[in-house]
Amino acid sequence: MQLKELASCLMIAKVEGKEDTVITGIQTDSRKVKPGDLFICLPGHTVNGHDYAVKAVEQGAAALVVQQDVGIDVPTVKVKDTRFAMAAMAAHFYGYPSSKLNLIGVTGTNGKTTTTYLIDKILTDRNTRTGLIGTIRMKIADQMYDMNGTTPEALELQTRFHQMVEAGTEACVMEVSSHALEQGRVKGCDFRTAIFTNLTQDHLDYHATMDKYRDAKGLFFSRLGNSFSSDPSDRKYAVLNADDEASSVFASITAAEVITYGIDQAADVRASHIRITSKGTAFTVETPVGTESVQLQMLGKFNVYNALAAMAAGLIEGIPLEQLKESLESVKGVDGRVEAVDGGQEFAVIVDYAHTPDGLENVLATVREFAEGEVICVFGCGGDRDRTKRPIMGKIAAKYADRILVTSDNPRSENPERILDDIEAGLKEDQVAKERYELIVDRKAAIQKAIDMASPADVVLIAGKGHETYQIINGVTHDFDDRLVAKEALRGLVK
Ligand SMILES: CC(=O)N[C@H]1[C@@H](OP(=O)(O)OP(=O)(O)OC[C@H]2O[C@@H](n3ccc(=O)[nH]c3=O)[C@H](O)[C@@H]2O)O[C@H](CO)[C@@H](O)[C@@H]1O[C@H](C)C(=O)N[C@@H](C)C(=O)N[C@H](CCC(=O)O)C(=O)O
Ligand SMILES: Nc1ncnc2c1ncn2[C@@H]1O[C@H](COP(=O)(O)OP(=O)(O)OP(=O)(O)O)[C@@H](O)[C@H]1O
Ligand SMILES: N[C@H](CCC[C@H](N)C(=O)O)C(=O)O
Ligand SMILES: [Mg+2]
Repeated sequence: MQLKELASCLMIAKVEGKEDTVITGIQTDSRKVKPGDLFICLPGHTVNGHDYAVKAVEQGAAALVVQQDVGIDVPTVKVKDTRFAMAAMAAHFYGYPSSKLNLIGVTGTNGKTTTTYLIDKILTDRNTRTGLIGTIRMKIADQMYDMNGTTPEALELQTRFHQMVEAGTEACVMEVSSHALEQGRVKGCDFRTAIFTNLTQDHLDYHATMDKYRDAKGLFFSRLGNSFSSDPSDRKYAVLNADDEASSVFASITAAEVITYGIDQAADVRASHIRITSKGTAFTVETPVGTESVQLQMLGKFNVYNALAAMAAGLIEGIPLEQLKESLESVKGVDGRVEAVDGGQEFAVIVDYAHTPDGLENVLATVREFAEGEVICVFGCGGDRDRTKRPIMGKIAAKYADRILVTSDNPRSENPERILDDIEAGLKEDQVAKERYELIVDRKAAIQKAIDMASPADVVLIAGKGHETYQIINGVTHDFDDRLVAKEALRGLVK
């Protein structure tokens, strides 16, 4: 595509130099530039991409997109906002691939990964060819790719949508993080359905206040298109959790049709008669098209919410209620979410990805409900992330667990001991008896200790890292998988 054509997707874009320069690819990272690429200079949080323009040109960049002068003699498009230009140009370059997909997005503090998996299952069971983008992995035409985060940057998203369209994908289900919304990573994504799970404390290091965090999530609904089209496939839907107070704000700022789900408040898709056992979760659901009883294999009231959100998305697609029930009942669980580790021991070991106060509270409350013995909780908090959630998570652990082993999650660049101290501050504030908890920096040692202290009928909950197969300490990534470490610890026990 010629530079002039690429720049034409923006009203305010000044092309300097040869307009007919042929662009064969787009890049925002100088280290990845190939000859013929357009290099877009992004002002980052850490460094300024404009400082890498020379490097990009040395690597063969055919042209630049800038929002400040860089003084290099190559064809250049000057724009107001290179982040916006990146999203617009990437969508234009790849022929607006997201509008050729049925794009379903899920935002919210907790439950995004789980809900996207449930929707993907519902759609694939109906023989829809799906793509999936989220924390655990990305799926394009049955090929799996590792992820580095939850929601990719706009350029990568458009590239992936293009690959999906080429591979004959019909629908894409993706997680939409608040960071992605705030940074405009999903600008240029034509969502048909936008789903909200819940809003509770997390990421205050980035968003500063809960109001700003909610406003970032709100961008998903305010930017969603409207329901007013003679073509049903053009209509947009906002699926909101009636039990979360942020939903009324999102309902007021969207032009899409609102469909609600919930348990406590009146909702279009509403669950009642919830029964939780160690085998699963049963409930009755009332919907605009009928009532059904559902027996999930997944544990916890929070998974009823995820199932309801997925059902609402399925109803929008016109899928019959019995088929939704069948798909949801067949899901064994999602990797690292309330995942049981079985080494033949006489107590339960559960690995879960709860890394927020609300997530930890939900999973502990669930475990408490079916534990016949004591609940032993191993958990920590990530470094370079919201520090204020640490003491709160300490208090929650003490509220539900009998014994607590406070340990490291991913300390990243932070001092691991300091993170443990932050968690302990919450325990001290609540005057939790010293005999009930211990601080063990080494996560492997903490897991071993929890397993060694468990008696028959107890439950050991290892929270925070779920599916993760690594641990980042002092900026270095090491192999680490809670499930494998627990298995190893159990092997020593059950010889
Ligand atoms: C705070 C944040 O979101 N930062 C993201 C941001 O990084 P940044 O602004 O610091 O980028 P930068 O390093 O300053 O670089 C600026 C520009 O210079 C370029 N550059 C840089 C170096 C070089 O040699 N050459 C070069 O061209 C870079 O490619 C980039 O275009 O842009 C990067 C590229 O897109 C992201 O990888 C990075 O995510 C970081 C790694 C991150 O940790 N993000 C987390 C917080 C995040 O986004 N998490 C959410 C999930 C949250 C949830 O659980 O809900 C997610 O969606 O993943
Ligand atoms: N609907 C829910 N409400 C509250 N907690 C939930 C819900 N669903 C899952 N959880 C808890 O949160 C953890 C993470 O779930 P999941 O991975 O589905 O969320 P996520 O929103 O994708 O997280 P992330 O922001 O890291 O991508 C689970 O392990 C569970 O403990
Ligand atoms: N998407 C979340 C994941 C947190 C997972 C937890 N194990 C941690 O490292 O804090 C984040 O980046 O904040
Ligand atoms: Mg996720």
